[in-house]
Amino acid sequence: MAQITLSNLAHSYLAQPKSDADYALKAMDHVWEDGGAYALLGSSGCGKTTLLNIISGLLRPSQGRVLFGDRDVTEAPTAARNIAQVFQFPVVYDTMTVRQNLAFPLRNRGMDPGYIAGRVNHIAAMIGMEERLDRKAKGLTADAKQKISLGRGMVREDVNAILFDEPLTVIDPHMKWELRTQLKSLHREFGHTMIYVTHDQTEALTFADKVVVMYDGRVVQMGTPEELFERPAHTFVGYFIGSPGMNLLSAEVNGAQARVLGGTVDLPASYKASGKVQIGIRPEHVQLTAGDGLPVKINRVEDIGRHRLVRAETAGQSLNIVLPEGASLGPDLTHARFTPEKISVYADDWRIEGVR
Ligand SMILES: Nc1ncnc2c1ncn2[C@@H]1O[C@H](COP(=O)(O)OP(=O)(O)OP(=O)(O)O)[C@@H](O)[C@H]1O
Repeated sequence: MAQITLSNLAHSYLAQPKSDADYALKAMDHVWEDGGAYALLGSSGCGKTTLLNIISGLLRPSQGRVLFGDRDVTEAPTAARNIAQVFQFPVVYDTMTVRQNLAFPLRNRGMDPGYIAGRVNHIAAMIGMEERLDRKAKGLTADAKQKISLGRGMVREDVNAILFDEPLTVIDPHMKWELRTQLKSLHREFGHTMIYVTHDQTEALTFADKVVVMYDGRVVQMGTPEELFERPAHTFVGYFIGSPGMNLLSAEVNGAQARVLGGTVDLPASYKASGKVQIGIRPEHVQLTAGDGLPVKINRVEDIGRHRLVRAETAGQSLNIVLPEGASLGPDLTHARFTPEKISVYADDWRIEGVR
């Protein structure tokens, strides 16, 4: 197992990239710590698969180095990297049985047959395939085949890292939850470095200790789920994490006050900010009041599980508000107040710190 370091790494699919826009991955330095369980989260096309393929060696980066521990593997082929990779769609040998498929990576490395048998049984139990070990993979459903792919990805104990690229797309919802839990326990048991690509935030937040959020070819934040929720470093993280995401209002900031279209908002600190500024507040940290704060127009109310979500607007800018459990919604609630210490200020989309 190893720490994975990406140093000044960038990638363009074009032979002669000219501007930033030509890069699927913009220059980045990033460290994946040994034994970490990471989710790599971002919307379609932001560069997740490109990054994973560079780590596994399927793709040579157009710039920068990839290190496993102290070893520079940038030029090393996939086979020399000791990485297991599980893709979105099943990769299994149809003519082999489930057992042979699972055993394949171990047999390939000449492991002891007794060890292989035990290990295959252990993994088969994790993916719920014990009963079907002697069936040929041919004829199994896509869902079952993908479980075999997952099992094969997890069968080796000696890999540097396991990379998962949206591995549960074809798995039915109940089994998804179960497999995620299994992956988590496998991580606890063996401590492999795991990177799990997804664009589903629930999947990311339940699997990972650290979530890495990518946007437009860049890593914009790495943090615990709580850090991403409480202190999004970039407006994209605020918008992408949370359901619904953070409210963002265009503002002019002057010291410890922000002027927005509907009025003024008290900030948790003094800010020196200019240019395009936004204030961000989670729907969970907005309270409806009878006159305190910004005037709001309520458009509709939705049930979201235990809570209700108020879809409102203030001076034409949309504002979502989560009603606390049991709270009632009367006609006197005409304004919205933001909890000051929960407000983030963004200049050109990046969170800035104020001075207390
Ligand atoms: N083989 C390729 N040739 C040219 N452009 C590519 C190639 N693969 C990906 N791209 C482009 O690189 C960018 C990043 O793609 P990538 O597949 O890494 O994103 P992603 O975040 O994994 O997206 P998704 O969630 O849809 O899989 C996209 O603009 C994509 O169109």
